[in-house]
Amino acid sequence: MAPTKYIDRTIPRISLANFNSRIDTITEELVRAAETDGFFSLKDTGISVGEIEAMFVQSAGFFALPDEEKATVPWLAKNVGWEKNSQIRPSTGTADMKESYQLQFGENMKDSWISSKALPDFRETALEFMRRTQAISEKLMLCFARGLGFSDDYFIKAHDVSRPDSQTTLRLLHYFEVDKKTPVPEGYFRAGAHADWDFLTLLFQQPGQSGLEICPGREAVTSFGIGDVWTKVDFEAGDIVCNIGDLLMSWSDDRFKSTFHRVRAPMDPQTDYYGPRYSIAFFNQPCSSCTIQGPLKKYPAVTGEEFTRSAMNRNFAALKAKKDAMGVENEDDGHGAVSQRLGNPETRRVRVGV
Ligand SMILES: O=C(O)CCC(=O)C(=O)O
Ligand SMILES: [Fe+2]
Repeated sequence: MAPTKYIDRTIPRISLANFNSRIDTITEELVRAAETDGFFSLKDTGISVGEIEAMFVQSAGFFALPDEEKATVPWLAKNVGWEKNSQIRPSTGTADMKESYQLQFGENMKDSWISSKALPDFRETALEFMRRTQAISEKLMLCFARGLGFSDDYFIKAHDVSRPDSQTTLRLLHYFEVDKKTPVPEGYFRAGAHADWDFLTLLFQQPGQSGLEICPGREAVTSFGIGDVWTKVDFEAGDIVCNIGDLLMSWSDDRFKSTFHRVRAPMDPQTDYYGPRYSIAFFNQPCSSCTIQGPLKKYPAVTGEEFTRSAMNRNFAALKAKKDAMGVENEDDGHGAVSQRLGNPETRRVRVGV
């Protein structure tokens, strides 16, 4: 495969300081970023570096538990729980080299919190961090509603996390350390190229643990940006890197851009980071019953549930097409998950969620 081509793109860095008095400027900056690159980073968010580090400590604590303990909260199709080496992206057909633990606010989390015996402060720290991140998301939702001509609380109501059917998800991610002496086989990624299908994603990273790359959709000419020109995303401690998801793209009649991104596996011992990477992604997901339609009505109105279902079906169909092309057997278990056999006797459940 030809080596990746890179280009420097400036990703707008937007300050949320003095939000109420600067709301017009912030709205203008966010709308411009959403229309152009679909990616931006936030500073002066109100969440301190200390709070972010405290959440990363809990995350590392969870992933350090023995697999048998993590397996007490397995990944479920409602997108909660722990998975390891099981998310296969249609862009690659191979499992991401990672494990992740998805957390939600509502009743989907029943039975999916790790026990307080294993990690005493985990649940409380995570829920507080989720509330703090939701509050920032709501500021962004207000600005995007104004930018599109909706009422201020329009998107906030559609993503109400106090409702029992809330689907907003915090995903803790752990990409495994890679041995410099054992090159990663071609076609394997820490996270294969994809666009998120949520409304907005807010990503927390730790300085020194780089790897995120973007390929703005507007310029991507090939499926999943394969063969296109990528940009490595830099960030500063405390920054939140955000991207527009497919839902907001559709809800804005395609005015705002959902963007391909990936975490490439380290390849070059001179330049790449081979250590473990921990990141935390917060996915704003709509409540199942809300109605989604842009101001210009470019697409027919659908409910949150229908939007998510068709996104999962599209992903599943693309994954199946990739598997067929690779000559790998697929089985649909009828629950939005796929079982696969990759030429070894082990049959694994494959996640198709965001
Ligand atoms: O870990 C990262 O930097 C990216 C994660 C991501 O894109 C995702 O989980 O959707
Ligand atoms: Fe993503």
